[in-house]
Amino acid sequence: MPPGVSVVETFKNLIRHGKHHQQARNDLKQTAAQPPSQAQPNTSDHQELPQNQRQDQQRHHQDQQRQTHVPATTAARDAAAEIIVNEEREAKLKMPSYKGLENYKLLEKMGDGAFSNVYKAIDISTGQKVAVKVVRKFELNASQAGEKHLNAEFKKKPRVTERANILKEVQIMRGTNHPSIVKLISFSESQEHYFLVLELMEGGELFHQIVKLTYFSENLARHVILQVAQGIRYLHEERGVVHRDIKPENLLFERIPIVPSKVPVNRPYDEDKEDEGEFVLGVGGGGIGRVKIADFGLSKVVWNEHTMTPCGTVGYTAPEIVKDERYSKSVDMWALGCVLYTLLCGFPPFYDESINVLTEKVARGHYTFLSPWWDDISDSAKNLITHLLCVDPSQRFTIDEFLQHPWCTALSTEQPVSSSIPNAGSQPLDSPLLSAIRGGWAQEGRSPGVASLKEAFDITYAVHRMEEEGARRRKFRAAGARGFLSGLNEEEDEGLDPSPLPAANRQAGQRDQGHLHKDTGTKGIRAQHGFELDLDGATLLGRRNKRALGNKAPNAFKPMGPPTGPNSNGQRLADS
Ligand SMILES: Nc1ncnc2c1ncn2[C@@H]1O[C@H](COP(=O)(O)OP(=O)(O)OP(=O)(O)O)[C@@H](O)[C@H]1O
Repeated sequence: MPPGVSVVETFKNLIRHGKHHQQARNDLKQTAAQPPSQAQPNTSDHQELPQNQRQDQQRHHQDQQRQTHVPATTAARDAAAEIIVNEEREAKLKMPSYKGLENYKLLEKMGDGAFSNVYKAIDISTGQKVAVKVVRKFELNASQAGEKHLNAEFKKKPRVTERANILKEVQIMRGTNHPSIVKLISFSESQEHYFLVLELMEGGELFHQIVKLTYFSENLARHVILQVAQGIRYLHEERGVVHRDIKPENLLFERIPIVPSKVPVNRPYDEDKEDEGEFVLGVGGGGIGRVKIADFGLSKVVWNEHTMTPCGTVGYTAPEIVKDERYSKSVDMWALGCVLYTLLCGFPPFYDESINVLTEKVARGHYTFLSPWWDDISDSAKNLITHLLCVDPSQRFTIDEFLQHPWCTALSTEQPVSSSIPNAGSQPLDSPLLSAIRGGWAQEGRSPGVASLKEAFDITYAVHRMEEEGARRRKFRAAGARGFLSGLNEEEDEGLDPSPLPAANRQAGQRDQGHLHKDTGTKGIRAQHGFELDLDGATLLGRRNKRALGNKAPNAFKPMGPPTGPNSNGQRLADS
């Protein structure tokens, strides 16, 4: 890390790029409504522009739109919003065609990343509905594209690390077979694309259902989290895989009908919660049936299922290696705690608009069961969460301990609705965070609130992974133990794994860097954005403390006291 570039700066950059990415996604959605001649000029084997150029074009188009359509009144704004929604709907129906994917009819776009699009599709030969993830193999080489002689014909370069990541994702998915894991039906490639044909999850992301329902009853939260936990248990104990990105965006569900509740679950301070309907044990509720884990882009194999040994350590089973396997798994357990917390109250355990404060809270494990939103949630659920969101990974529950906890083994029951809620008046209470998150629901994925929540997860997870995995990696290097991450994870062994970055940042191009330590080229992310994620020599926390003591500490940085244990809820979200 160049001198003078603080970790706090690093994370400011991270969130900035996260926001750019979100903006790019929004741009994509908005300008997808353009006529095909504008939005999808011909390239070689499909009808897409390279990502960089497409986004430029989209931003340009959006700027033009902003200049020409400035709605003066609320009615005009509503009308404009309706037009955009209609255009989006129409654009969803205009499907591209891909060479190599002739056996599938694309029906609708379901999601996208920086390098991929996911479509609902139908297998023409069998009639089976599937999801197809189309990943671009090449990206426009931006530095060359600017050169005049290349103006007409863009030079493309293969994304080598991305290829390794996709193949790893495919290999891991191929080896899994569990009702809580999205199935990979087939994998193929053309000259320009990889095609992952996946089991279709019609409900989409659990994330949107949380925002829609505000929060889940304990019965529904249990229904969801137990399925996720069973999937994690299978990955950890039967496949030797850690997922490393368990978050509501990567949990997909099958939709079931909502049967209106006889006694709707409602907490007085959340009067606008939508009725999640009757909960049926073994079936579900809130429109959510089966829940499955998706997106293995960050996953790692930590032990070899055939030899039953940790990966890359043939004949070498030092205690720290065995411990490391447990610690790797504990990252998923911490994430499980974040998801469970969010399901029960509708906001994440760690959040702050200031990246400095958020980073600090995550690293120190400072969260709280914020009143009044947590007042009606059972002590058993809170107890379980404290065993997941504890800073010391060796104290954190394993997946089996999680599944044996009384809250998990309890049969679903009617939740009592408390009538003595402190602060509960006729007006619903909204913390600034809740307002931000819930305020934009009407606009669905385009609301800044939704983006904030997604970012909060991404940043929180990135901080956590860096903190725990970075420290362990250094310890192994110091001990001379090589190859823990060999085999499928070989490309990550030499340098800091780029994957601790939030998904948004990875999508922004950082997957291509591969070895951040080694990358000294001018096209590297460091050169572009002025930071690197070299954490050698200190944990995030240690580094921040050093800076806080030195005169380079940013003004906004307020060092907190030392962590006092898993439940050191020294600061409430609302207090910061
Ligand atoms: N099997 C599926 N069924 C339904 N929707 C899906 C499926 N797989 C993915 N999606 C949708 O597409 C989105 C992107 O999928 P996925 O996360 O696998 O792609 P990605 O490019 O790896 O994304 P990211 O880079 O954000 O991790 C999901 O969040 C979801 O909305």
